[in-house]
Amino acid sequence: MIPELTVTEVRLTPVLVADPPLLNTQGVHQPYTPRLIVEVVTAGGTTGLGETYGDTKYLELARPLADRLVGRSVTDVNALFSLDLAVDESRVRGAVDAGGLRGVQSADKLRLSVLSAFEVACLDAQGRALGLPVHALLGGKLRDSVEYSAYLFYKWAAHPGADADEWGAALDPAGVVAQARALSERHGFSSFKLKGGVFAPEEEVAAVRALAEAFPGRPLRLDPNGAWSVATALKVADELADLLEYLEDPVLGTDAMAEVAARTGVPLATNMCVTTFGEIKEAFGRDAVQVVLSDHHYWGGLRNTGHLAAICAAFGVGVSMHSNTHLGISLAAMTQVAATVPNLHHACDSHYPWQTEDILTERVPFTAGHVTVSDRPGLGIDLDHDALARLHHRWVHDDGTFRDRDDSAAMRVADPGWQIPTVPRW
Ligand SMILES: O=C([O-])C(=O)C[C@H](O)[C@@H](O)C(=O)[O-]
Ligand SMILES: [Mg+2]
Repeated sequence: MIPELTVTEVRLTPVLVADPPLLNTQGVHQPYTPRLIVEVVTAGGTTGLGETYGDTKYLELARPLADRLVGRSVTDVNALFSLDLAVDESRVRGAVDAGGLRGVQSADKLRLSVLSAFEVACLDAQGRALGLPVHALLGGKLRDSVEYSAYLFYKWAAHPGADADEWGAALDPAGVVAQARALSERHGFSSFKLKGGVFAPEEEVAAVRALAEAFPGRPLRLDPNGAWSVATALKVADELADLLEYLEDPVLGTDAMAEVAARTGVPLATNMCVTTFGEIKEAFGRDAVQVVLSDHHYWGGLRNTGHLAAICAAFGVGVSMHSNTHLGISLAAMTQVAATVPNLHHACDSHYPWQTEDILTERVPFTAGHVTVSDRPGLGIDLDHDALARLHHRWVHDDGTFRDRDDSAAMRVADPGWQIPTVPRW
């Protein structure tokens, strides 16, 4: 073991990050969302960065993991994944939190979601110590930039009781098109994904048609997070067949996805039906999904993302990338791994344009809708310690309202009778 690469300290910093009132089928984003920042410090004085979900159940696992990492080498990543990390099953059993937008909830997925931040931090530390970018540690980049799509949301102009944000409301086709224009003017995006499952399907179909008219020929996606019945999904697929790059999780579960896939020519993408390695065999065997949205957080890191992409390639299934609210560490990590995936033929999702706050000294910029793949050591980013302290201070002083993401609770602030709708909703 190279002594300089030994982990001497792991710092865990939960933060609350400002989030706009973005609507989805479960409710609306809260004004602040929790994230966890992981810093892995080595004997040689290098610090690697990682980021993952910051809700209580992730923090509970991160603490024992951090303790067990001390004394190991940052190159010992495989061993990290074989650590016997006890997960409290009650944390995932019957869970209906915002994780419900990300498919099955299991103890293993929870464990992988925490491990991923440590894996990224260890790779960042290795890269910094060796003077190599993370993509080099993953076998080298295949492209110099990674394309992202504009992630469009129905949204309110403001959180209840707050002033309007810089984006304004988007509650109809004109609002969605205005939002798409604003995002594309700022960041140069040329493909668009609309988060659906919020309004009746006819309204969302009208919004996609309006986008097609405003941006002729551009790739468009619609994602109702499984809110539709098979019949509704087929109707929408039929109506939008000529306009959609793919339809994302129109229905819930492999059976329903397979049924829709068998009866439409529109490719089905998913970050709900296939979110673990265990779900691949059945879904691919039944041709239930044509594109998998990888996500290094819950698939268990950057190396697992590569394994997933290889399996997709073997089965002729496409690869794209899913995103939840995240900061620049995760965007840098997504970009590093995306650069190494040969069969990434779709623009990746990213919530990052919605995050006005970050904990980096410089934001990761989009240029013509792309993020340049950094060749600097590690992830190629630097932590702004003051910004981290500010967002952590907010977490410390929160009374618990925002420490666990709860889109339905946020919706109840405006609509006290709101409950997460049962699916299919339409
Ligand atoms: O299905 C998806 O693409 C997502 O789950 C992305 C996000 O979770 C999004 O729906 C959100 O945060 O409201
Ligand atoms: Mg989705």
